[in-house]
Amino acid sequence: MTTIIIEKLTKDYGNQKGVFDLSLQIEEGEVFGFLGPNGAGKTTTIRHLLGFTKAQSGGAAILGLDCWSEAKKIQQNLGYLPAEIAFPENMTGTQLIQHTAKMRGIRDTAKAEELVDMFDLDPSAKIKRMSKGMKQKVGIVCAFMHDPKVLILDEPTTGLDPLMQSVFVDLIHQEKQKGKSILMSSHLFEEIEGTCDRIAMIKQGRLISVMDAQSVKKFDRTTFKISFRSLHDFHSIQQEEFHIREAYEDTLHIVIDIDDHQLNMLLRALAKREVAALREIKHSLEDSFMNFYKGGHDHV
Ligand SMILES: Nc1ncnc2c1ncn2[C@@H]1O[C@H](COP(=O)(O)OP(=O)(O)OP(=O)(O)O)[C@@H](O)[C@H]1O
Repeated sequence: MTTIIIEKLTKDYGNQKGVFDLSLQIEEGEVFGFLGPNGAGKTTTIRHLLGFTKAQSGGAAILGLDCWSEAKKIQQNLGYLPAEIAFPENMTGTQLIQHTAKMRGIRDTAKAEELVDMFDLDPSAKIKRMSKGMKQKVGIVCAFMHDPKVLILDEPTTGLDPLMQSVFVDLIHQEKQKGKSILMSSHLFEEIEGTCDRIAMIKQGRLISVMDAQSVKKFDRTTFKISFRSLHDFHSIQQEEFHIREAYEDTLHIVIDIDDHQLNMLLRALAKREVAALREIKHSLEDSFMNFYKGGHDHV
């Protein structure tokens, strides 16, 4: 079942800013990554989904309800984690969690308690005394505590340390298993890499590509840093048919990009030479995405 539908959504702020003719569909049980540089239009799109902003043309629906005219009805099945959380600073975390539960009409706070434990959060402190990461954890508890069918998360791991980022990834996997639909905006590829089924890339308010996360990885090239023992080997490898990205004569090392089918060719070429060191350089998802995209594999 399709849970989120964005159809030709347009909001023009002038000067090429806003969102233009954007269409997307997100399914039940799907984690969908929404990537793009600063100012690309991610938050603008999210504000439409939440019913905070009215589209100039086109629109969006969640669980069959119109995001603008039926925003209130959507609320009970929607969890939202804003990019910048504006909490009432004088409350403690506990008071805010209780207040949110009351507003949402939740009596059973078991899920909230489970999340507090999971993120090792001490919510008893005043919010104004909390670090960015602690506030983020409170935000996560408030977004997930009513067990909504749809989750919209804007830059969800901001301020979380690496351990908590991995707890967050576990939480996303659990929620996905339960059939939740999750839209996650980010400009951090790492945040998206471990969690998403599909990834959309947005730039200057326009959707440039939607791809299966697996295929982004599959089209990855491998980059190696290889050091040689002799100047002769260092020069002769550069006569072979590889894409040498960088070569440093002082340290006798090269950085080389290898397509999967060239791997054996590389090994044969190296076997003829004295290799001092060989190391794989990991690609970011951004590199892979851009490589794939530049290659003309447009999946919109
Ligand atoms: N109410 C508004 N009036 C005028 N321009 C706006 C308004 N809201 C957003 N913009 C502009 O629209 C563009 C898209 O902004 P948006 O916040 O959606 O980007 P984003 O992809 O979320 O970026 P970031 O990663 O920095 O959060 C930006 O150039 C922003 O300045």
